[in-house]
Amino acid sequence: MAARLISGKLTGRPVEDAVDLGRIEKAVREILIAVGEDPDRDGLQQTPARVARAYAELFAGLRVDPAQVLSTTFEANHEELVIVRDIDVMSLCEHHLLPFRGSAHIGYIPGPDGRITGLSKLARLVEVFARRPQVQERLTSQVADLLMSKLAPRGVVVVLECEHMCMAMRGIQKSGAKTITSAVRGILQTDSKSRSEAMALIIPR
Ligand SMILES: Nc1nc2c(ncn2[C@@H]2O[C@H](COP(=O)(O)OP(=O)(O)OP(=O)(O)O)[C@@H](O)[C@H]2O)c(=O)[nH]1
Ligand SMILES: [Zn+2]
Repeated sequence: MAARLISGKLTGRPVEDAVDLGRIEKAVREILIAVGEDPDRDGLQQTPARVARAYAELFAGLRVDPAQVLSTTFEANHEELVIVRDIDVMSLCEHHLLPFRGSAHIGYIPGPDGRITGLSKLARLVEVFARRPQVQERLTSQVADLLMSKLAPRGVVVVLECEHMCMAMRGIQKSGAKTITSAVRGILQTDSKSRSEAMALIIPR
């Protein structure tokens, strides 16, 4: 199947996509038949193709190198905490391919060189890892680990608060339950005073 052009909010520009749309279409048609639907009825005729395009977007992070997101850094001589709170997160759990959604909060203390990255890059990093089949724990630590390796800061903290549709729409059917995960690295892991200060700013309750 020829590669198709999918415009992504990930990079802000159209990206040539390698997703096998035709294969997804066939699979979705099979699912519709398996659940007892008629994939040829008027309202469903375009559904397999729509779902294929939607999956290409939802999993676009599989084809983006997250390290590239942090290729821009700035000299700032800032050696204190930088925190971006309430970054919208939407991902798909890898167990059920159902959405989980919530907020990411990211904080870091720049390294001795005082270099910082663009604030939007923190949100872009979340986006790259979220647009993959995920578990919330891995998404949280992947963001923290990449920041540590690419930005070489003194410390990093990443907190995610999400509601999982696989717990709300099916299974146990408990809507409103929030899962909170954190990944703490560097000085924010070893120094409890710095960590408490960061956490108080991240989750002010
Ligand atoms: N740790 C973790 N678990 C997740 C995440 N997303 C979904 N799950 C869980 O993955 C588990 C899969 O459990 P299984 O017993 O294999 O599947 P299941 O029979 O569909 O489980 P139920 O949801 O309990 O009905 C469930 O407990 C989900 O709540 C996540 O991001 N992190
Ligand atoms: Zn799930």
